Amino acid sequence: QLHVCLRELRSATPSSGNATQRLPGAIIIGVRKAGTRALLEMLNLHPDVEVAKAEVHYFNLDENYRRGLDWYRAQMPLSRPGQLTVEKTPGYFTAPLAPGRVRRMDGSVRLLLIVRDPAERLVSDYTQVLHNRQQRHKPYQPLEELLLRQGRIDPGYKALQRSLYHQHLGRWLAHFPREQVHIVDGEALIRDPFPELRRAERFLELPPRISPSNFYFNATKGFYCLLSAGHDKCLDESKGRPHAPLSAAALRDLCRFFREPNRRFFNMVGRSFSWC
Ligand SMILES: Nc1ncnc2c1ncn2[C@@H]1O[C@H](COP(=O)(O)OS(=O)(=O)O)[C@@H](OP(=O)(O)O)[C@H]1O
Repeated sequence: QLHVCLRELRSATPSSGNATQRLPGAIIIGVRKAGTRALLEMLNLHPDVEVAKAEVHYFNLDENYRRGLDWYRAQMPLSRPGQLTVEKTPGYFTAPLAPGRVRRMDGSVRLLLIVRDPAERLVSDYTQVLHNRQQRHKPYQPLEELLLRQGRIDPGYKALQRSLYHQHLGRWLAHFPREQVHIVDGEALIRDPFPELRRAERFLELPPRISPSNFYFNATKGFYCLLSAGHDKCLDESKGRPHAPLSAAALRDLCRFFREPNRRFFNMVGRSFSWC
């Protein structure tokens, strides 16, 4: 008996007390630049939630996926029985193999998808790439050069592809029922986070523990920041950067381009958003 117990102890994942690392019960699958970090940090205010601090990139990167589920579990935070583990990797949303891989791990896992005006998201995406290239002293092209080809929107532009929400969500819905995917309105999360968090708690079947007093508007930052147990936390300066400029004409073309993809996305989710 003792021998068996010791063996079990040794083979267990790292634990402290009855806390152990568990596979996620919920995953924020995207969308990149729509507020995935804010959503994760805000869910982490809940006492029954533990989050993986870093993006894990398990289901979207073959070199990680090959490492297997034990590796994935080892990236998770310690949690107590009854707590929900959550991870966020926005790269999952657009990765063709991710939905099938997630389902093979756990067909009942809950999926959270935060969305934002796809044109705004595209500009934010470009701004992030631009920033990274500038940091590494690499050359970069102005947004309009990437976005327009012979004066027309180039549908092949990567950041534009990532904004075609209906295409990506379609792949997830081939593997998961619609009720298992909760849509968070990224603009609403910025304007007034609490109601979105209350809806997310309900979807995750968590008792309501996050309250309006967990949020305060930081005028310097221009965003809501978090308050918990006397600690205050704002997201870092990579969130809420000034966006790269885009001419009014290009923005108008972009909005026109997204009209049909957006309509399809609204049909898919049974709800509409006031995007451009
Ligand atoms: N409370 C709060 N504080 C700061 N920023 C907030 C907040 N809520 C949402 N956001 C918006 O989050 C956007 C970044 O999205 P992500 O975290 O998904 O980006 S990433 O894909 O992980 O790089 C980021 O986009 P940009 O403004 O374009 O930088 C923010 O607008």
